[in-house]
Amino acid sequence: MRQSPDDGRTDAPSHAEPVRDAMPPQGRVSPLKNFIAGGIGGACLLLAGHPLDTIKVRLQTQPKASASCLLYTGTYDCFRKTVSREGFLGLYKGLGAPLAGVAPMMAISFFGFGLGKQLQQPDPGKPLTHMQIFMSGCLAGVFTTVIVAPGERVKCLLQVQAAGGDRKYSGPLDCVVRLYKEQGLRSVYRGTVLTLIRDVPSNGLYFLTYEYLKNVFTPEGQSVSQLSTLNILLAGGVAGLVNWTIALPPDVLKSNFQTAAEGQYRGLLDVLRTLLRDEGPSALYKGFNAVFLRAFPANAACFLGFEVALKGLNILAPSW
Ligand SMILES: CC(=O)O[C@H](CC(=O)[O-])C[N+](C)(C)C
Repeated sequence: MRQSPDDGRTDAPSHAEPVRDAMPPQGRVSPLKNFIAGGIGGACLLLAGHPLDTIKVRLQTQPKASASCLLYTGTYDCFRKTVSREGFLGLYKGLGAPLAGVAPMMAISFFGFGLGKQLQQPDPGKPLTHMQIFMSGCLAGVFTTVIVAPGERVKCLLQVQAAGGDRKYSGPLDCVVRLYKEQGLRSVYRGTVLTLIRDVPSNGLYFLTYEYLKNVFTPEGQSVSQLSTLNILLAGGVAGLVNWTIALPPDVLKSNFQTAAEGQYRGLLDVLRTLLRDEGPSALYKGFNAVFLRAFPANAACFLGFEVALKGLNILAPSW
């Protein structure tokens, strides 16, 4: 039987029948600890993943010309051209907005996930079902959209303008201020519905995969909190891959919608119709290589950062 990390209880408390479709209870983590450790995880995710995110957005939004005159022919070509024209730091363009956004985003995400679990588990000794874990992840996706939607709008605009050479915005702050001045808050939040479509179900699967694998990797008789670094990296990396498998099509729509000129699309369905008409269904998996090359290391780093930070917080402030 696996033991809960916080209090050494076993995973099948006397009052709860082991449920086949359930995770062992892991004890409660304070919301504040989830928030702080999540923020640290987010910083790790960003540092490991931003270069490939820049390539992804540039591939997803490059002008739709014929194949022979595409700016970038693929992931490696985009990487090579970006580094030769803009230096290695070109891959870190647009980092300002996510730096201010990803750490808080992951902080809110882990907080929302923890809250979702607590709301569905009045008794901490009772196991949560897979569906409940999934729903907790979905709740995290709803919470994070408040900052992810504007953050992605700014990040994508900056990443794309760097590729075009025509610099309209001098940085993230300038971008937000100009969007707001030109068309108000509605413009800053453009792409919110697509962000929800992308992030709610994918967050559910993200956290479910991570928790499920952590449990699978924990040897009988040991606590989930004793999981090796390698297993944490593996569970986090796979969670990232699963997340992007369903997040990528709405992400392509979102990136195009958020970087399009005002009035270019009549709505979300128009983005989908236009992409399918001009480029076929494979357009929905544009940037596939960059996304999947990034997903594993970035999310492995994120969950490792989270778990290490949580352990540190438990040592520094055991009573929180
Ligand atoms: C879609 C997305 O932003 O995924 C995040 C991780 C990543 O690869 O950037 C994490 N989360 C699923 C929590 C939003």
